[in-house]
Amino acid sequence: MALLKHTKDRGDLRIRDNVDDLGIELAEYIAELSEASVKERGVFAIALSGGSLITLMGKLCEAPYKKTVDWAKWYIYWADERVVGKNHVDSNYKLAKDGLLSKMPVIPSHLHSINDSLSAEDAASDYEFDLRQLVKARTVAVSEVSDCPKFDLILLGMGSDGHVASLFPNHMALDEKDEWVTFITDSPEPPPERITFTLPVINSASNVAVVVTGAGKAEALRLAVDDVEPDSPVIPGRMVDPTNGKLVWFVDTAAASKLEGFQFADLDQPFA
Ligand SMILES: O=C(O)[C@H](O)[C@@H](O)[C@H](O)[C@H](O)COP(=O)(O)O
Repeated sequence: MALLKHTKDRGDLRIRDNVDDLGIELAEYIAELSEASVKERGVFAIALSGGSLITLMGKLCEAPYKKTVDWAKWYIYWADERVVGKNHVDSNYKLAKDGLLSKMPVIPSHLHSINDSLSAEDAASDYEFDLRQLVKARTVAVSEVSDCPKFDLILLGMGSDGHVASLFPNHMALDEKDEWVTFITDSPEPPPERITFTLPVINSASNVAVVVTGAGKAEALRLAVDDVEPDSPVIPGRMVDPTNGKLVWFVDTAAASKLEGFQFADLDQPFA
């Protein structure tokens, strides 16, 4: 069963009562954006994250998408990456490659992963340099209001602490305004060294989708989306706020359970 909630200013919520249906919804959404972007710009520039998002995207490797999506036009970045070898079990590149990208006819040279032989700091600068080349060539579009890249789609997960990409609560990386890609060496979740897109890049995208599932994330989702008490903590998920883009939350009913009005909602109707 499906439920759609339009919030005042926190985007749309697409709510499903099980992750299988949520995966179907997510695959359809990504395929539609890919088609629109290829029609408009000739390419589709997408950024992935790690975590459960990758499993949820699995439907894209199946019919009809495997044959209907124009995979050769995809240019793939990572919104965040752990600074480990590409074959390391913690690598977001490996997670996406094994679970997804190896099953899709994407072009290997269109996969923009980090240089895993560098330090976190150098890997971040190197990744930003790589991204600047694609923005220069307009393979990745550019924001009308800043010089930031304007991805066609950035896909994020959100932790139960409210982190998105590798932007953790109260971390100074959240304040980064100049760099497109920054690094951290003290991630509260292992591994400690990571690189991450900064908020200006995330918020310059044409579309941002955040996938949130499970009861353990219900409070974080409430803090990210609902009209909350003024003294509530401002978690990173709340700071995702595309300036000229569209924000969509893909959530299951467990994660939605603390949203205002949700307990009275009819799963087949939009709710206020
Ligand atoms: O590299 C990372 O750690 C991820 O990009 C991270 O931001 C992830 O998306 C969230 O932690 C949610 O992960 P789950 O969906 O697995 O909880």
